[in-house]
Amino acid sequence: MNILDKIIKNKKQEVADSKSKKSVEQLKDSEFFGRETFSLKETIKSKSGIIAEFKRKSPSKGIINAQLSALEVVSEYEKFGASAVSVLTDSEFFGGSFEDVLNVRNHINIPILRKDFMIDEYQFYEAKSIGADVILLIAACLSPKQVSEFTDLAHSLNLEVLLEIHTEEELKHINKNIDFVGINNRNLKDFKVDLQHSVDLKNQLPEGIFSIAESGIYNEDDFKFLKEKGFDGFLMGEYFMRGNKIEDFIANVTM
Ligand SMILES: O=C(O)c1ccccc1NCC(=O)[C@H](O)[C@H](O)COP(=O)(O)O
Repeated sequence: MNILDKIIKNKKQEVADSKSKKSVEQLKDSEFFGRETFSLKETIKSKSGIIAEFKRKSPSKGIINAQLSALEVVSEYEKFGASAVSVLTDSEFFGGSFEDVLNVRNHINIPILRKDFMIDEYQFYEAKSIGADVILLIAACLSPKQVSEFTDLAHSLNLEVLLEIHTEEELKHINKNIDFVGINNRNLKDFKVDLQHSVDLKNQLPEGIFSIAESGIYNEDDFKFLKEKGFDGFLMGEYFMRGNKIEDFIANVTM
């Protein structure tokens, strides 16, 4: 079984457990459910374009940084110009939690991407109830029909949608309602990173759609290369979670 299959198997069980503990109606009663959301479509252009991620570990890298507080990290991200923050809510494989999102929601005024593996409508109500603004759909885990239906559901909850693709085949998952297409530089089967592969795929995207380069951006040159190739946004986790300062990074890439 590959890593994505393992994650999805675990996620199905997790969602079933959550549903048995809290109904959608209860999620709708939460403090954040009715709040006005922040739009990444607005901040992607007005700020650095960086979606800076908080994650403690990952399947490809193991433990990255288990000590840091989500609030301290994302506050830095916001202060120094991130367009949005991405917060992992998967606990088993990434060491994240809903608490990480809940603890930061009232302290930052930029969009929060709930980073998880969305496979069930219930998770969209969950995302809304913890104060997320954007959700991720991963083409490798979903059919084009599911992507389309989940996009409509997300929009009905005022959540924006980032669709992640990695192969030419997955271009078929794009529909006209998607807000952003993320191209993962990392192959989730063997974890190899290939920026040129993403650029080649980007050239096949529909005209005018926001494009986000995801994963494996390890230095200023990687960022500058992808920006020069026309990407609008950049999802970066490990680089910042290992202690590299977003302040210095942004200063260097905008010089
Ligand atoms: O990164 C992994 O090991 C991974 C494995 C299986 C599914 C998803 C995975 N990563 C999720 C991500 O999207 C990254 O956390 C994100 O793009 C940031 O990547 P990086 O800057 O390389 O930390």
